[in-house]
Amino acid sequence: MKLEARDINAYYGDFHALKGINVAMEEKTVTAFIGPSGCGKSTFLRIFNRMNDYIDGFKTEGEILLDGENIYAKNVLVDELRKRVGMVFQKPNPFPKSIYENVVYGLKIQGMSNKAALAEAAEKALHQAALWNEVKDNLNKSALALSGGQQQRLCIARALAISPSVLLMDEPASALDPISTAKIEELIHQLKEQYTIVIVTHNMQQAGRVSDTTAFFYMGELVEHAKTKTIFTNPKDKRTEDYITGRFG
Ligand SMILES: Nc1ncnc2c1ncn2[C@@H]1O[C@H](COP(=O)(O)OP(=O)(O)OP(=O)(O)O)[C@@H](O)[C@H]1O
Repeated sequence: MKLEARDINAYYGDFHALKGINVAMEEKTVTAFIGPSGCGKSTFLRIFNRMNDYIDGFKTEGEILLDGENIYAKNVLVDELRKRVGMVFQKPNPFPKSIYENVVYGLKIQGMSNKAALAEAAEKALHQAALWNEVKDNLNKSALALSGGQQQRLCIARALAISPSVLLMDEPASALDPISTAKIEELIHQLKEQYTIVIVTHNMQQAGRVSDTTAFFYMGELVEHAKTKTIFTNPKDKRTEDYITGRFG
């Protein structure tokens, strides 16, 4: 397995936000996290690159195995982990810099300074994020001048530039128009050939379109994780069925 959660419990202070979660994700698949607002999807997603470590009072118990190694082990360097597990957020958040500087940002922090190597890496990441053709003549333009959908693909390029093997996406299309959303979904299909992708989405049609497996969360529990088709056509748990048929949420 590429990613595995073993008996994960998580707390914001006294609040028990994730309850005994076990899940395994295969390499080069897309897993969607669905469930009503506040059920813990984003908290769980952020567990996979230790993004919650910054939150005061947050505590995690259990193990997350990435390629078989526990990312919460004492000797793990969080910066190294984040090179392997990239993240894209709900709202595009490019830096107020040029398109080019956004893409090479992480590589420069890592110490890469060779101009030709940086340019090559930027072009590759922009191709992978399906943005190259739209920006190749304007790489020095401000990233903030791009459309929302282009900004989100730029953020994907920025995440891919440092060559992660896992990409976490927290509602990556929810702030975008339908055409940009379709582009992101198409992109997820392509990226799956190389990356293991975990996506939080409120949009069940989107989960149906992009994911191989779907995990349904409810009040901090993982109720059910199965092939996406099974979750949507033949769920085992009444709570999953009620949610996907729109009875709540
Ligand atoms: N920084 C925080 N401090 C305290 N409680 C938090 C914090 N972040 C989230 N929570 C609580 O943890 C629970 C899970 O939140 P989380 O954001 O993971 O849910 P979600 O399923 O992603 O929701 P949504 O779909 O609305 O984004 C909620 O009850 C939320 O109020």
